[in-house]
Amino acid sequence: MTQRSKVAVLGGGAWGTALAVTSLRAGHEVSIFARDAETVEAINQRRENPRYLPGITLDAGLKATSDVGAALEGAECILSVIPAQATRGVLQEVAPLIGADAKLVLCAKGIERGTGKLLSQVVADLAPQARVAALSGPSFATDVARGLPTAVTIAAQDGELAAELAQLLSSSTFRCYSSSDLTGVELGGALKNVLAIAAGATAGAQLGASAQAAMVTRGFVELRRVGAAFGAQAETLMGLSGLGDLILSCGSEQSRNFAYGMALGRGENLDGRPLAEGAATAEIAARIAREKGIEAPIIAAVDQLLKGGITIHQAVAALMARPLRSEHDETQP
Ligand SMILES: NC(=O)c1ccc[n+]([C@@H]2O[C@H](COP(=O)([O-])OP(=O)(O)OC[C@H]3O[C@@H](n4cnc5c(N)ncnc54)[C@H](O)[C@@H]3O)[C@@H](O)[C@H]2O)c1
Ligand SMILES: O=P(O)(O)OC[C@H](O)CO
Repeated sequence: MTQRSKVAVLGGGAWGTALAVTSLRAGHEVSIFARDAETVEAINQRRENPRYLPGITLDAGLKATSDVGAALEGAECILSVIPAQATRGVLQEVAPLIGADAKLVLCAKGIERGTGKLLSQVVADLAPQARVAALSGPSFATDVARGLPTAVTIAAQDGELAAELAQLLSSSTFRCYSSSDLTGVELGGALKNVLAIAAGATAGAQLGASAQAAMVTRGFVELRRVGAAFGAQAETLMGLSGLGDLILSCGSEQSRNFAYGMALGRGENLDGRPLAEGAATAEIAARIAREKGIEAPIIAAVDQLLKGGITIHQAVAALMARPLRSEHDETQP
């Protein structure tokens, strides 16, 4: 086991709570910052987070607070688990509290809608002193909180930092690989959410398992094209944080993005559904692809579908009518 450290978790939602539990199991002191008092009280008094992880009894020793300063005090490692679109707002507030040596691990999956920035770029704007990393890979919060095994990737430009964090956060049920391809890991996590919506929409419209597999496979081509344009390594996109998470999220209704897509494909009302990060990332991902001249028709179709500009049947008809080509004739970047 690694040396005991203090880990602070920003965000008392499903993933923040699951990562707090897994950090505790890795032998650390853990403090969760949750903004709502009921969540803090439920974690501290009843060892549960009924709003975000109903039915799961949390490990003893987990602490939560709505005082962000108290959560961060003395923390060597900070896990940022605030939804991607809210990350800037929270970091703006907490940046002065982040020490120069603090390791800041981004655990949300998305691209900032207004700026097109990856979350590590948002950190560079607001807390350039932080030693930034990203954690991503196939990992449903409920599975992780229940202690079911999985493996993820922790990436930092500084490969030694990534390896240190992988050591720090791994436990017998949570295996962390390290990588120095921060961009690749961030992009894989953000884009798989958009593709999970596409896969879910295909399933919701009952277009068949074959269509779903074709959608995911061609979607993965788009993910790799966008990744290549950003300088991501192909191996990263083929790994846990790319293909691994895509397989998970495009094949299970446990994925909120897939479930969101299913509702979209069935023509249901989408108001009030649980967080689906892909819905916020789709538009900016489609815009980035367009501006960089990257062919990404599935990502563009998800964007249009979400805006109500087309139906799933129109989207699929348009995809099927595209000019025929060699599967591997990649003239695209
Ligand atoms: N749930 C999962 O299985 C899972 C797994 C891996 C990654 N993720 C990623 O983790 C991120 C968070 O997802 P989640 O499942 O925890 O979402 P969630 O909806 O369960 O929880 C989000 C949490 O963020 C808090 N929050 C939102 N805006 C805030 C703000 N401005 N200030 C303070 N707190 C704020 C909410 O109060 C809530 O506690 C997402 O990017 C998601 O893609 C989720
Ligand atoms: O429920 P989703 O779709 O947000 O997916 C959760 C995780 O990202 C799966 O790895």
